[in-house]
Formats: sequence, C-alpha cells, structure tokens
Amino acid sequence: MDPPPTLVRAGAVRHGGGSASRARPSGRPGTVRHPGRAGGVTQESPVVALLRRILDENSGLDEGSVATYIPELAKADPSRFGICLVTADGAVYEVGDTRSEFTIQSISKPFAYALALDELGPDEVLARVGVEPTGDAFNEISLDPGTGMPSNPMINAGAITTTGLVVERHGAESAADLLGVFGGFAGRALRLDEDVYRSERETTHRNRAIAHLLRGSGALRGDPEAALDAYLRQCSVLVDAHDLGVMAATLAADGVNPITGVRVVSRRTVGDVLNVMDSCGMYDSAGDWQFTVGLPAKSGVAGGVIAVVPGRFGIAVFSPPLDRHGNSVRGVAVCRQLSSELDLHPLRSGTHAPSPLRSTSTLAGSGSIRRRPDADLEVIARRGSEVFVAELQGELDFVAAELVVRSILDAEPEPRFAVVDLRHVDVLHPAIAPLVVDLGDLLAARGGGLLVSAAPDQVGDDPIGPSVKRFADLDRALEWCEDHLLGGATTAPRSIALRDHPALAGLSGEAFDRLVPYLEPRAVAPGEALIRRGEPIGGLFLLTSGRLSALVPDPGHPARRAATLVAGMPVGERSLVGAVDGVVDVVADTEAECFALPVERMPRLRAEEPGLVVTLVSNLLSIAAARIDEFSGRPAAVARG
Ligand SMILES: NC(=O)CC[C@H](N)C(=O)O
Repeated sequence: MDPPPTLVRAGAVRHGGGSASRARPSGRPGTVRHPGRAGGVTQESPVVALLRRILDENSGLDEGSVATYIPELAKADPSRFGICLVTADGAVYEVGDTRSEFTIQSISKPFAYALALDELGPDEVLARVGVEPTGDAFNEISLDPGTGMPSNPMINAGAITTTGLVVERHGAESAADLLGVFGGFAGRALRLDEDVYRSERETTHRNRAIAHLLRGSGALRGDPEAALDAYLRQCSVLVDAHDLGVMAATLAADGVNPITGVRVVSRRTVGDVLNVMDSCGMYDSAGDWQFTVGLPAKSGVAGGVIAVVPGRFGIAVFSPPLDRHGNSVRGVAVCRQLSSELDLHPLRSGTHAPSPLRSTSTLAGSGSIRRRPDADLEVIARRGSEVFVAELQGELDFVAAELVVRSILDAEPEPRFAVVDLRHVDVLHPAIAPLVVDLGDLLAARGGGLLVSAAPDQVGDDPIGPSVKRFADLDRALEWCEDHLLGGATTAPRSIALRDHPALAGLSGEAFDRLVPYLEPRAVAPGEALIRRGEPIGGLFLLTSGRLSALVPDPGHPARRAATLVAGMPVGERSLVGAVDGVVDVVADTEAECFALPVERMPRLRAEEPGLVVTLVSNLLSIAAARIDEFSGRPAAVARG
C-alpha cells in the first residue's frame, strides 16, 4: 500500500530487494540518504547480505497458519516475509517484504503502555496493571488472584486496562493520541485498517468479556466498551516491518526516534517498557523465548515481531503464519538465529567488556615530558612507585571502575598517589562518582591523593571530591606528582647567565661582547605565548629562566603538551633560516626570561659576524642532536636541565 503522499519515506527505492540506508534527524520524518549507491548501482552492505541470508534460510519454514479468529486477518498472504534492522543511531537495513503493510495487533501493547506510563506516571499505572509474567495465553481471561488486577500489560487483560487508563484521561481523543504516539515511534503518520478494525469489533466476544470482567474487578473505572473500542483501534493500526524496525530502534535509543531525532517518551518509561517486554512480551512462550533469544520482544497476531537490543538496535520481522502461542513462526526463528549468530543474548553472549585499563605504570616508568636535571630524575626514579599511573579507556561503568580501584589498591608497593587519565574514556557513568570520591579520600589518608586528567566536557568544571585533583592532561598531572616528590629539593637551575647558555658555548669573551648588542632581553609572563602556531616566529630565543611548554591542538581535548622548555634551551631556531611561521604554541608556564635575536637583525649579523654565526649554528645543531638522541633512547650527549 502506498504511504501518505505528504511523507518522504526511508528506503523508498525498493520492494522485495534489500537496502541499507542511513537517515539523520532532520525536519522531515524519514528523510534518507543512500551511502551504498555508486554510479546508479546499489552496492549491498554486508549487513544487508547477512539479513538476506537469514531471510533465505528461513523462507523454507512452512509451519504455522495465519490467524483466522479475526476474519479479516485470514486474508493475509502467508508468503510475505521481511526483516528490518534499525540501529539506535539511525542506520536502516532491510530485506524482503519490509514495505507491505499489516496491522500492528499486540505489538501496540508496549507502545500504549509507554504512553500511559509517560502521562500518568508508574505509580498510577502499576496500581492498575501488574508486571508479573503469567505464562498465560495472550487472550486468557485472567486476573491476579492477589490484587484482582491484570497480571501484566502484555496480555490482553492488561493491555485493555492500560488503554482504559488512557481513555479515562483523554476520553474521545484517546484513539487519536495512541495513533499519534505510535507515529512518533515509527517516524511517520500512521492510519487504521478500517476493515480489520470492523472485523475484530464484530467478533471480539472474548475481549469484550475480559473488558467487562476488568470493570467488575475495578481495574477499569470507566466504560468498558470505550476502553475495548480504543484497544481494538490501536490493534488495527497499519505498519510495515520498516515502521516496526524504527519503533523498536526508538526503544533501543532510550525513547528518541533515531530517524526523526524526536524524543517520543522519557528514558525512564523506556526502561519500564523494556522490562515488561523482557518478562511478558511473548506470553506463554516467554520462558522459551528468554532461553533462546533473551531480548525484550513483542509479537502480534498479524505476523509482526519486534526485538530490542537496548542501546544498540531494533529488529522487526514480518511473516503471517503463527505458532500455537500466536507468535510468527518465521519471526521467532529469525530472532533465534540472529540472537545466536550475532551473540545478542545478554546472558549467553559470554563476551566480557574490554578492560578499562589501557596501560598501568608508575611514575618511575613513565614520567612527564618536563625536562629535568639528572639528579631530579634519579629522585623521581627512586620514589616513582609512590605514584600509580593508569590510562583508562572505553566505557567506565561500575564494573570497570571496580577493576580500576582494585588495581590501584592491590598495587605493590602501596602507592600514595594515583593518576587516572580519562582521555580515551568514551562514556563515564554517574554511578562511579562515589567510588572516585572515596578513592581520593583513601589515598589522602595515606598522605597522597587521586589525580584525574580529563577534558572539561568529560567531567564538567566542578571539583570532583575533596581529595581529587583535576588536570587538563596526563602530562601535567605527572609533572605535578614529580614536583611533589621533589618537594623543595629540586636541583633544577632556576636561571642561568646568558654567558652560560649552551647555544653560546665556545664563544670567546670578545665574540660574546660583539653578539650582545644584537640581543634583546625579554620577560614572558605565565600564560603568555612566545611563539604562536601559524604566526611568524619573531626570532631565536635563548631561555635563561622559567619553564615553558610547546602545545599542539588536540581536537576535543585541551591542547596537548608536546615538549617542555627550561633555562639553557633555545626556541625559534627555525627563524635563523628565514621568516617562518610557528608550528606549535610556545607558552610560559612560569615567569620566564630569555634573550631574543630578532629576525630583522639576522641579515646584518650574518654579514658582519659570519664566524660567530657558524659557532651559534653549530651549537644549536648539537643541542638539537642531543634532543634527538634523547627521543631515540640514546644517552643524551648534553646534560639535561
Ligand atoms: N496477540 C495479538 O496480537 C492479539 C491482538 C488482537 N487484537 C486481540 O486482542 O486478540
């Protein structure tokens, strides 16, 4: 059946073939782009190929028969078969008959339950419908003997009550409201199959009995016929497998439709809905489903089945012939195969989350890049095991955080400080906050503390805990620890005389005196840049005091420190070969002093003092060579400092 003309629909290119498409949130529901199409030829995604194989392998399955108790459903074409998988971020994969419409039937139940929960809140809903799996058939005439209320919202008794709650609140508008919410989940306007609605209304004696029983028990408080009518209408909403895939994906995406980007219901509601789908969604085969598939799911007697992999994707299958429980035979078979082949069963997957520890070391093994004199490096090497260093990665939930805390507390010898780097952490669960704060206190009691290096968008700007220090990057945290271990005992020369600058080594006193007029003393305040990336370098700078850092941009993070500079080092050597732009920002960390040889004075120096220039350049070369040795692991030829 053609979709309403005003709507642009995802994947409208195909029927019966296979397609992968990706739709992003935009103003129009279901607007789509086809990444796999090149030169007019549709290139099939491997995911589509996988779904097609599963479709083919199950298309010989001829058991079951189409529902006949609703006369209109008996007309269904039993050969229709489609599979649609939609990811929580909006990629759509579909094979087979994913654009043939059928009525949603009982797959409407979780979505009506979502509307009731969202509007009335869980307390009011739970007072009228339970969450106990019964193992009953979908149409069982049953009430919980303890409460007198229906056991759960996935069997008809519970679903009619859920819809009754909506009717008590919205009256005549209820059917339209339900249709609107279903459309929000599907990402397009949906409509009723009037023939199926009329056909069921005329024959629904059993549901009518249930509705009146519910009125008698007090589960329904309004007109049972009105609740029944709204329920029958909600069951008669026309969808196709693509719609159901998007609806399931919206549940997978915590209630935000991944195609339209619109939040349909709250996150909390989705959690409640998935819970009852998990325990009660497949009626009297719920246990078998749990055992073999293990995913929250819902089936309908017109042949649809949905299953949800929370946070990941939704699956929809359409095939009308049903088993004795009223579940699509091929739908169940496809979900079983997908669950087992793709390792989707949450209790069976056997996969363990990757380790949150990307690397562990101590300060003795991995110091900061701050240049320090050898005597300081010896102190750091000797006391470095007091500082445990861990680079973390991936998702930091409670389980991951427990492992990190344990590895810090089990470390030998016992560290006083722990440096935890979050640069490679993608997700931080709020649940770990108390562990972080307490770990800081525990380390503080040892005379140390916890240092966290993280970008502001990971942990915000607020203090994390009384004994937790924050740093913009790992290197700065390591540097802080080194400074702490050194205390006031550092032997680092805070400043040197210009005469002692290694760049001027070997210059005679006279030559030095002739050079001095070319130089200009310059003071740099903390935070001030001596060189800026992309801007002309002003000259050669000979550092005589203070500390500076060379910073490179790191998308998504604060600038990364690529090198540190101290008294005795040259910066801006490249300006000697002509006017060039800086490739890094060189920024002072402390008050710093240097002598500048400005670029504009260089031509005259070259012309008038060629011998002096040769000495200067060869000194700069040996300093550079020493640094290269250092980076390549060879013992430095020039003393650090
Ligand atoms: N399991 C189902 O899909 C049942 C829905 C159907 N409308 C009924 O109430 O009987």
